[in-house]
Amino acid sequence: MALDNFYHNLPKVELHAHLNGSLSSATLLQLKRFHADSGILDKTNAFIDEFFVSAGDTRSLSDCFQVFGIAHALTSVPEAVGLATALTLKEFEEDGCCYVELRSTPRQTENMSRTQYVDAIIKSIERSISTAKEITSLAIEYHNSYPDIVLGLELSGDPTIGKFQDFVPFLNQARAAGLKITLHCGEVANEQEILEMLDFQPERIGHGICIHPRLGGSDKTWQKLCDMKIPVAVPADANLPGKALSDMPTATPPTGSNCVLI
Ligand SMILES: CNc1ncnc2c1ncn2[C@@H]1O[C@H](COP(=O)(O)O)[C@@H](O)[C@H]1O
Repeated sequence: MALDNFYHNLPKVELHAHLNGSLSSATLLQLKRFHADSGILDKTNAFIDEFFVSAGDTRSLSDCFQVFGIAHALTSVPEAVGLATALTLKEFEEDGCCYVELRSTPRQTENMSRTQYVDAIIKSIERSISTAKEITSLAIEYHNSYPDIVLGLELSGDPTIGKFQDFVPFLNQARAAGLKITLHCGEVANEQEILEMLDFQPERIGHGICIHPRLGGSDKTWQKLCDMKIPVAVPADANLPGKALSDMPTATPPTGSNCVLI
């Protein structure tokens, strides 16, 4: 177990990763969900288990090549290629890879040209940062023109994608221009990110569920929140992991100093 942690925490470089050969079962399932939601026909049913080649597997190299068809069927439109790229790079990062050489064969399909394929990968890598830059400029521009209407900037979105630190320069820029900052924080359990967000000292936190040790947080995250007295706004439909909203008053007891809004 200690050795597992050691290898996990060791900074690593990945020098030969094919995008379609690196899709995890979680990514394949997300791609299937994307196909279902978009109404795109997906013929890979029941074949996902075949994709994984592990120790003791007797399949030959040519058998293995056939199973790439499963991955390719799930990355046949630009949106799916972009999603596969984002999820795969996130997993490499979570595994402690600090440098990845991701390669992929620009593939043409009925619904995608080779240029669109390459574009989808590039945009997926660039997306969150260039969007954040554009939104920050808009918020500052409108705050300057309408200071009583545009009051602040909030960081939200899929809490399992991206890194808080990547957005800090934009949030600092907005703060320097006079905007208040609210952060979706602790929507999912992630101690390191919660501590980084608290260190940023946002004017308010949204969600804040997984800060308490009984709901996926730790004593450290909870104590820091209480010490810093940052107000927390918990939406009534917050996705409490396996909990009902009625558990909240006992799960996050008022400390006498923190302001909790539901
Ligand atoms: C087992 N070792 C290997 N030897 C040779 N080629 C391999 C490979 N593993 C993967 N590929 C190549 O990568 C493609 C899938 O990813 P991309 O569509 O490019 O992202 C496969 O179709 C094959 O051409």
